[in-house]
Amino acid sequence: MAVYTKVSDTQLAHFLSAYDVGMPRTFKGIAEGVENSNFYLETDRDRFILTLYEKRVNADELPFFLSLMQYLVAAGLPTAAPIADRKGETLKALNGRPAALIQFVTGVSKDAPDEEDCAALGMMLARLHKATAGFGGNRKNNLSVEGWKALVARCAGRADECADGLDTFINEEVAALARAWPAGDALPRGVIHADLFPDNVLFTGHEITGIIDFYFACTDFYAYDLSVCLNSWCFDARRKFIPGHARAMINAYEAERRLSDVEKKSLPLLARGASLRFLLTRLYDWLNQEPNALVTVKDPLEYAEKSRFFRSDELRELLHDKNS
Ligand SMILES: Nc1ncnc2c1ncn2[C@@H]1O[C@H](COP(=O)(O)OP(=O)(O)OP(=O)(O)O)[C@@H](O)[C@H]1O
Ligand SMILES: N[C@@H](CCO)C(=O)O
Repeated sequence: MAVYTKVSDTQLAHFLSAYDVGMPRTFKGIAEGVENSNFYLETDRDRFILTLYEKRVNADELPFFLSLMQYLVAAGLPTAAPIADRKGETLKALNGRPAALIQFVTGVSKDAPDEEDCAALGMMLARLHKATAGFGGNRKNNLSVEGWKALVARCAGRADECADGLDTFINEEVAALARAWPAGDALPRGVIHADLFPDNVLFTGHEITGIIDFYFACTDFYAYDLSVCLNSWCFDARRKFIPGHARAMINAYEAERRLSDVEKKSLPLLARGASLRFLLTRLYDWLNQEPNALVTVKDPLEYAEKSRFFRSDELRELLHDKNS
């Protein structure tokens, strides 16, 4: 459960007094997520998520995330809208943390998405990329090559505490990817979600009813966003790649936004980069666990395995077969 900062009834009542959202009926910490503190709030009028932003979110960047969410709602995407208080403000503070009240979206995330879900996701991702093209904001991806190097430095050679040989693996991977990573103008780019894992997509049946958690959104390659999804949607519980999921996702993406040959060729490398990003953030969290937080730390080694997979030719062959 991700609750790093607790909120008392008195603090909640004071916070809500700035809004026109009714009286609280139910208020409880949410049993998922690792990044921010999230609470489910039900009032006599509606349902909301109260988010208190924690360690990895830079408060200066919150206006970018919240305005992006507002923009996407207005563009007709099923994203959660930030709620404004009586003064029209969406970004507030609570218990020493930046905080926002977000519209609750219905639906459930899938623990084990199937091909149809992957296809729905692929299409939604392409729609998202087309929609953000009209959004004026920009944000550097601070979890790309430079960010990986900074995370490696902050883990200070302790990766082998997690698994023997992991330190060497990570250092070699960062060096290899830093050499091969495409230049900024080499591939089509724009504002991407950058963390579109199954737990950030809510479904009713096979229909996507909500995309949440835009707090890593940034300006980067569209194909990198797709490669984050290949990492997080296209492996089974035993971490075995499921080609049918990847095919369904890429085909549906392409039905909405065609990938260029250069984008397709870059996917295996970008997917390795995405594996490394999640390996490193998970490793950092694994090495720096907060004893008082209610949080389930995620396994860094899942992404070391995926990274090894993306070094193989399997995805390249799948993309080649798709084209022939
Ligand atoms: N707007 C929303 N509507 C409905 N449920 C939501 C909403 N926002 C968050 N949730 C629920 O809260 C959980 C945690 O939210 P979120 O994924 O934003 O947390 P996080 O700590 O940023 O997680 P992550 O580890 O994915 O980065 C979600 O899995 C979902 O169940
Ligand atoms: N989705 C990420 C958490 C956000 O960094 C993970 O599963 O590691």
